[in-house]
Amino acid sequence: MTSDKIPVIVITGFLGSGKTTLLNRLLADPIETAVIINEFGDIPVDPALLGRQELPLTTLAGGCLCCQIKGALAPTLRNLWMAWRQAPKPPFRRMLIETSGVASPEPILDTLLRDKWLSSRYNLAEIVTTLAIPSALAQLDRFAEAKAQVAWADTLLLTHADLADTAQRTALTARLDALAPATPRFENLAAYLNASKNPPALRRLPGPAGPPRHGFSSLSLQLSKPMSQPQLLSLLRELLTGWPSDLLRIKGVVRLTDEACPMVIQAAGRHLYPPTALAGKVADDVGGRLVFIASADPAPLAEHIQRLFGDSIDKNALRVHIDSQAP
Ligand SMILES: Nc1nc2c(ncn2[C@@H]2O[C@H](COP(=O)(O)OP(=O)(O)OP(=O)(O)O)[C@@H](O)[C@H]2O)c(=O)[nH]1
Repeated sequence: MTSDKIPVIVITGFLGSGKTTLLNRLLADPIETAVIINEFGDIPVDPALLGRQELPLTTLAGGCLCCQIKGALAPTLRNLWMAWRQAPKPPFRRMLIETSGVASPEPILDTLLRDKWLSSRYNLAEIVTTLAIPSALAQLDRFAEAKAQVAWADTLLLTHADLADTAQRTALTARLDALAPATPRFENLAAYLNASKNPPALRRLPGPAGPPRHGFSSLSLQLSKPMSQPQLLSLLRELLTGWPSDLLRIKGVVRLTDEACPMVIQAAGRHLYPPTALAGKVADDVGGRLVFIASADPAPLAEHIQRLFGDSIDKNALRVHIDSQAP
């Protein structure tokens, strides 16, 4: 059975730290790969951002793999393995799991390592944690999940070096030296991809801790009609300014009146990225969709969003998801 085991790479890291970017880069390798993407928001966005679409892809949305939808991981892995066994030509030789940005990885390890059926068929090869240099230190100070992602990592991948200054680099290095002194660290994606890595031989089983306690919420919406780019960006900037520490992430795929292609919207760590075209793809909803992830009670944020967007929001598709284990 050992030679049949499918290697699993878990990609974790805080909101907006570069997990999907890494996933896309790994998918550029000519290795047949199955992908499981976990999104905290109710309306998934990441699958639309994948450069490769013709792969076994499962999206588990509306919570974290470490708590609300932990139970979904084992059956998903089982079903994929059965399909793999029954296919005339195995459709994949590697499994990549992207966790949500607010997930603690240990319950995922627990599923992969303790479930006898799964652990005899899948080999947990690596947990790679992405950390955006400009925002990682504040996230490590504030969120237990960010610390857990570092603590369980086999590899730390630093990202957003181009947006970081020397002070941010030095402070993060000192923090990681204290938190995870022995964990290999890569300064950028290219260095990570170039490194020849051996999967860790020995792996500790997580302790029997209960599900993690989060305090996150998400708000997912569909736009009922396309907006103009300046109009949308101005609304998003107003939200980022109005909620400087509670609004952790915005992402989405939207239709804009002044663009022919659907456009990808990204904001993380208060930074709003310029929208990028999702060339060759057709948005499956009229105006597109946006997901907001916050660390606070989402009601005032939802009210603010509704007020700002007015009738551009499809009210029937507005979903607020509050972490049920919030303290
Ligand atoms: N400038 C810069 N932008 C980056 C870098 N890595 C990723 N990004 C951008 O940062 C934004 C967030 O990246 P993602 O890969 O979607 O982050 P993520 O961790 O998957 O986000 P969530 O799934 O929402 O937690 C996107 O706009 C990326 O293009 C980097 O090294 N430098």
